[in-house]
Amino acid sequence: MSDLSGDRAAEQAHLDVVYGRLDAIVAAAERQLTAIRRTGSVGTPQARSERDAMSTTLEFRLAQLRNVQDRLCFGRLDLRGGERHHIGRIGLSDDHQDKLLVDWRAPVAAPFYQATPAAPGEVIRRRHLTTSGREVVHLDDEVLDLEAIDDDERATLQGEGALMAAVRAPRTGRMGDIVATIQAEQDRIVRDELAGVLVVQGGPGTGKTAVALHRAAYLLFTYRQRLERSGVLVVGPGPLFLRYIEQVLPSLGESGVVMATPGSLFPGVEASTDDGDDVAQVKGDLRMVEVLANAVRDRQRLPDEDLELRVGSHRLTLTRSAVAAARARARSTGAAHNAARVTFVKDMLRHLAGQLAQQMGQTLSDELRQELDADLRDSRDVRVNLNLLWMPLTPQRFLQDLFATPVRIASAGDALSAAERARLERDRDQPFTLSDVPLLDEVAELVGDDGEAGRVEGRQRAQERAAELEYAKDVLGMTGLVDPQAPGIGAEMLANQFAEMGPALSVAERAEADRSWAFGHLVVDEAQELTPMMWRLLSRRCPARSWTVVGDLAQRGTVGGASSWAEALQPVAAGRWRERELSVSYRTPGRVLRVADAMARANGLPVTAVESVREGEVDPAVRERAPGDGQAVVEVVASLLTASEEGTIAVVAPLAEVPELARVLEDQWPGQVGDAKRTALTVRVSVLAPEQVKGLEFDDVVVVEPAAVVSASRRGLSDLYVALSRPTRRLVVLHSEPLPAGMDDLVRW
Ligand SMILES: Nc1ncnc2c1ncn2[C@@H]1O[C@H](COP(=O)(O)OP(=O)(O)OP(=O)(O)O)[C@@H](O)[C@H]1O
Repeated sequence: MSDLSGDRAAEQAHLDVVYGRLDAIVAAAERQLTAIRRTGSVGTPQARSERDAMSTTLEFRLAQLRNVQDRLCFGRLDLRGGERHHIGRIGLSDDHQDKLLVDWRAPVAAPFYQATPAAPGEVIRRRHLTTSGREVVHLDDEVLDLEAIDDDERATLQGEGALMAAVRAPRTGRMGDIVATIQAEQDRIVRDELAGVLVVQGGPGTGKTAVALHRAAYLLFTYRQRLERSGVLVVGPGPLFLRYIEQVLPSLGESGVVMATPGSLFPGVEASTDDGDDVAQVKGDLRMVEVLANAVRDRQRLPDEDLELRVGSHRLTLTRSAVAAARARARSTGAAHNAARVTFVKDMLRHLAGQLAQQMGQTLSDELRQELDADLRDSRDVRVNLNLLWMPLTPQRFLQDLFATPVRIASAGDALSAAERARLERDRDQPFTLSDVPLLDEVAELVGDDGEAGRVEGRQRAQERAAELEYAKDVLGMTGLVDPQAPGIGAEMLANQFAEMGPALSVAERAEADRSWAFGHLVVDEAQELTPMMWRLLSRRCPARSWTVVGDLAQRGTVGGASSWAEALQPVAAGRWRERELSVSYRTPGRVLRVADAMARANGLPVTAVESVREGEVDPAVRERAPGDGQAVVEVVASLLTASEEGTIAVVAPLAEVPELARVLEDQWPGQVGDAKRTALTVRVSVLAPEQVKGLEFDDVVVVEPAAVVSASRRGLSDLYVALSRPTRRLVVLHSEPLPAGMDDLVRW
């Protein structure tokens, strides 16, 4: 084995300098924080508020610097002409402004990911540094231009690829960053331009999620000013998935991103279950746009005949034709239902005031009109009837009423068949489902959940905010301690404090609560699942259409999801999207992936072809059991736990069997077993249904009763495909029913 000790010593010396610099920055921040805290609450209100702002910023910055400490420096790039750059999570310079560490997102660092022996550019050598704590434990060199390196140096090449070490490492239950080993095809996606819709299609384990998150970090770094103000929204399939990925961006120094699931995208509603396939399909269909628009128009009623109203001792007539005229005028404003109602009511009141004045024998002056308006508004008859004609609506109430009233569905639902209309019916008090979320959003657009006044105020606030932010950045710059362009939302936090907005709200917090917030960039994971109605909702969250959309059409589970990206995106981003593919699986070993592929192909499920980066060490195995035999699962899990001390195990079983299996396993290994609601991911063994493992991965996966998974729903086949492609190490199948086609090649357990 060649000796790298000299090189390692040199790298260690550099690493010591880098950590020394980081420590100095941290110490300076801590000193400043202590000094500020010591000053306490003396001084003018303005001085106090500036001190509060400063201390919040410093606390935030300290947390951020601690987040990036682990594997702070992971690479070195040697260029022709002798230039060298150390690459790390953040950029650091010494007192003379000489670069000690280049941020991985900076343009200078790009060749670290992109240079290949065929196209080395200026790169002679790429070096991966493996560190443990603050110690260099391993160097791994790739020489891209052998000619440029002398014989002595050539002899020092050694080591297992950093990539292989990373993909083979036991999983912790939480996704880690891949910043040290991003591959060229991935990096091109990470650094792709901000504008437009970038679709990333790729089979299981090709790094779509990882790439999407690193791209978010890259965009925040490169377009910090723009995106810090508007925010980035990341949408992932479910709460468990969000927990799985939540540490990735902070470890890259970015924590101001809003994470949401499709069920939480309408503020105030948290939908966790979905309707059955048939219902979900209708609700996800674009024909619902017309149905809902009709249903809202139906709530702008025309009476069958003239209405008699009592106002004090007077009797007034609301003629059908006057209502029709007022309704037409209100509709012609183009405003949403609630805002247009103002026009309608004004018109009606004018009409009634005219009659009232006439009965009183008076001419209708402006002054008199105001008086009569007040009388009319006080009249119960007037209020009730105007409400019946044009009721103010909230999206929630409206949708509950609509689905609970078959005649309303019938009146609005011409676009649907009678059978489809019937599928929409349900009791008023049922909780909202995932499929209801985009419908609520559509209705909110139609009825207008925030008045025009609110919007104007919002715009003003946004402008004030921009000014505050500029000021905050100046302040940050003046402290000399932190680089205003550096990772994080320091200036944001500071601006919040200056604005004296009460509790400091970050962009993320404000955006989360505001349905009409326009994000600067949107990342959508597992995007193949989204229905056309959900795409419409997302278009509103980021109207600029600066999106990163990742998914695998072959893993589509929902019946309303897209069968092609063109089908999904044409209605919402026609002509504005581009597609890239990822073709190498970094998760699933070749021998496991072939089982998943063979099963899919044998059952007519289209699969995305991928090469696995490694073959894996253990053959997928199968074992028979008696129906419902939990003990067989216990035995398999026991031997997996014995086989390796580290790593995570998932037992993936049909939903109905999950609670019992979780109980049996928990009895056996108290405190070490979790499910989707409880501690899954943080314990060694998780018991989950196939639809819950989308996007996740585990070292070992035990798939229980694959045939039952397939027959459980229309999405069963793709659920099974997803489950089979989750392991990073070992796959075991347990069954009593005959195995689905294509799975007969497994070795006996
Ligand atoms: N360049 C890389 N270096 C090291 N590990 C990588 C790399 N790319 C991906 N991985 C790892 O491969 C695994 C799969 O990545 P990820 O979950 O992003 O894939 P995916 O395409 O979203 O998968 P799926 O569609 O099956 O959910 C993760 O553990 C990720 O960290």
